[in-house]
Amino acid sequence: VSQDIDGAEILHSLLNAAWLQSLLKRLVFSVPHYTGWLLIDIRSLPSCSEEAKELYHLLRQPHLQALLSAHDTIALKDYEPVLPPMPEDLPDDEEATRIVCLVKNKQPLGATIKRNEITGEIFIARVIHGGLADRSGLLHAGDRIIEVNGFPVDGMEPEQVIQVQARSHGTIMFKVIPITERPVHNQTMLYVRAMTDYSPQQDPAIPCADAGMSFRRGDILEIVDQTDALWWQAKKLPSSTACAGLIPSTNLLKRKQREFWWSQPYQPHTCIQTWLSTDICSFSSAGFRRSMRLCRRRAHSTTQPSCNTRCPSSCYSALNSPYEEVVRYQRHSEDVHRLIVLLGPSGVGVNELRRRLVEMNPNIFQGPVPYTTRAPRGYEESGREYFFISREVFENMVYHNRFLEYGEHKGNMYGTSIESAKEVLNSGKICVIDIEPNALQAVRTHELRAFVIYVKPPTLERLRETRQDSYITTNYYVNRPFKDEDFQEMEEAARKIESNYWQFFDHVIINNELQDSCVELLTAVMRAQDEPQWVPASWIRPTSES
Ligand SMILES: Nc1ncnc2c1ncn2[C@@H]1O[C@H](COP(=O)(O)OP(=O)(O)OP(=O)(O)O)[C@@H](O)[C@H]1O
Repeated sequence: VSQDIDGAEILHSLLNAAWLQSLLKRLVFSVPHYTGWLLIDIRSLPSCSEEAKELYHLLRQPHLQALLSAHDTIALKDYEPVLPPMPEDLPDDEEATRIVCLVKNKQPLGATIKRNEITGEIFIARVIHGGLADRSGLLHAGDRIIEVNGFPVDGMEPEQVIQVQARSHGTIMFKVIPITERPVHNQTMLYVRAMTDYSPQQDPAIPCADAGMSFRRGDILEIVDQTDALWWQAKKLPSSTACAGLIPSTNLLKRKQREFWWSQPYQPHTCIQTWLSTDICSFSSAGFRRSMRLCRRRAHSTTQPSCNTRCPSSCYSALNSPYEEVVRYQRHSEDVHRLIVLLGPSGVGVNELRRRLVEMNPNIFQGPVPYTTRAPRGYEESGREYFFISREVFENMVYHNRFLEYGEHKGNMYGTSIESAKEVLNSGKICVIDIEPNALQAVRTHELRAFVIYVKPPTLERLRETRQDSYITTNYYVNRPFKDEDFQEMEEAARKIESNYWQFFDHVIINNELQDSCVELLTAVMRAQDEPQWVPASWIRPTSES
């Protein structure tokens, strides 16, 4: 399933299909002696096929027998409490009520309530996907609660209702008038990458902080319910819990980001049982590497064309939207490889790792040939070390947004073009480049499908230990030993990169021991090509907004 995307999706939608769910429910109640029935059925076939024999063999395995017997036991069990029979002489005008009895366990009930301020009636405001109330299938948003454990609740404050239910032991009984027209849930599967951090505990506007779900930039969220325009329900992937949590919808989060403070009046909801701020995301575009990376064979940019001139749609949407829609993508073997992008604070070892990867197998890994306006040296050949072009041609390329990055060094222009990267990819090799973080949006495109690896410095202590025999190149010195201030600068630059770009990283390597980092890099690069990854939906469906 982890390898076959189409298969997994088909299986997921099949298992979620309403007809199958209702069939299964009926099966549980109507065919309790499932095991015996199935086995007899197979054995009684006059001429068993090989498949039937194999199935028979599988079903006789002890673990399957145990599973089916557990199923039968549960299906046959009578659950407490036994409710009194419905009175036969119900008046015609009596509203249909439902008695819902739930067995309390350590889990929260997974519902919030609200009070109609005019009538004083108490309603279920929201049922949390996968929570106890939801799994019971008996309580729904909009149901009016009449009684809790026999106490009439009309006119009570929501907090008092909670106290009543909190006092109950073992089971909790609700008498409700079910909502007549339940909203139709035709949810489509939606996965997003969070572009900002969120903490419900610090959000005064959330209907119930305990029902909220915190997330960090870069987390992948499965949106399971978008019925409410303001508060969605989501699970963080990989999900270990069945119960979803409340998160602000795209529009709400955008508004929070714009206004910094959510100032909408809100209808207070109260959690039925104790469960579960918004850090405003900011984007700045600072260059974090040294002005010139002299140690690199090719010089680089510090100047970037502004993001919106370069990639109007993808960039804008990623920066403006607090969630980026993502899909699971697996490269087909005949497709070109994904571009491998390395970035990190200056001196951390980005260039070293890239160089070692290419050296490891130059038939598989290759860097793009950069462009320059400087004159070729005696041994240099155009198209090998650089493409040597005139300043006029270079500027024309800049004008037409053909560079991923470009910059000036000692009066000469240097740049890496999109075409150079594509050329490597089209030759069947894996193109590996390193970039400044502010060039990220230029590589996160449908055609390059960049897999971004962030090289993170280890702790100061580990930097001191591991870089004893290493050399740094600064604006003023080529290859001088590292000093403590270099490490501190590196840490500071790393903090800035992380606070602005963390959400775009597909993989993070802490560059501690160089050998380990090389192995980790190679593994990550091969995974990027061969295993399913979350990518922006706009790469796969170029017309969709991400
Ligand atoms: N894990 C490591 N342990 C020890 N030395 C390392 C490690 N990683 C890199 N180095 C060394 O640190 C020095 C700086 O590395 P490198 O030139 O790759 O930095 P960089 O990230 O490309 O920085 P810049 O952008 O400034 O060029 C080099 O001498 C390199 O060999």
